[in-house]
Amino acid sequence: MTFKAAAIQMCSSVDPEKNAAAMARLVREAAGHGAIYVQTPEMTGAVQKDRPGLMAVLRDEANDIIVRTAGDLARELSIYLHVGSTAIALADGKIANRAFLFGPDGRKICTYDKIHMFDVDLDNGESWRESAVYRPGEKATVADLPFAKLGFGICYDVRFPQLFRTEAVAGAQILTTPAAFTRQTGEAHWEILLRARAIENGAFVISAAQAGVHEDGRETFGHSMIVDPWGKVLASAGGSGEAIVLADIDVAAVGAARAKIPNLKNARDFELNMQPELAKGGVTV
Ligand SMILES: O=C([O-])CC(=O)C(=O)O
Repeated sequence: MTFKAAAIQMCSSVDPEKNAAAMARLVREAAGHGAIYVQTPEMTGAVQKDRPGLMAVLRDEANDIIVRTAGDLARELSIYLHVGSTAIALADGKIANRAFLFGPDGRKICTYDKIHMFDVDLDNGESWRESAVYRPGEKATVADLPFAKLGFGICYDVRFPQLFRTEAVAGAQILTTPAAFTRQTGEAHWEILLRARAIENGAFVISAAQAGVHEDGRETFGHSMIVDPWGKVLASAGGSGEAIVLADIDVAAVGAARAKIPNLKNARDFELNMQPELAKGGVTV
């Protein structure tokens, strides 16, 4: 089965209404190119590092404009629309960094909450404490769609290979890591991480990214990308501003890659929980 996939690159503002309109324009364009699966970046709804600012525009799932617009678009265009993430107000006063997948009937198929919180101090002075803002997700998710099985991740999750291995073992043929990577870490690691997740799991990786200088002052790396199961970059965007990245996904390439390098089959799962033996020795020279 071959289908066309699109990753939408955005430079989201702090205003969810504006971002919903930009998303709709880009998703329509991607569907016009024949894409039946379209992915948007992490934080499609608002790139906003100021917590009070984010709280002011936050809605619960039922009232969120990105969620509503995405469901309507999926139905109107008869596509699978994956909102890479948007911030959702939870009943307990916390926030989820949540991805949504809608089917061609406009119905929500599943959600996924970002599991790994980006609590990092970079040497350019950027300091991130996502755990102070978001409630981390606790479950890996795989969607069983008519054309492929899709595994979920969001941004920083891409640095935790065991999440994607769990999803690949559960049958995922396409791994997804919509992102808002920092420019500094993106320059050093982005492409390598995406290609590594593809190669070690024999799976496609599709990553829609935020790109450019945002209204809140943040700078994101962009380079939305689609990688095949052999680690080849099929399509990639630049580092700034909106773009649509398209590729034909031949799902049979997953079986072909896994037949050549059967690392899912050859894995020894006990190693995940193994306590390494500590061998001390040597002399100081
Ligand atoms: O923003 C994030 O979640 C992740 C990020 O930039 C990185 O891992 O370098």
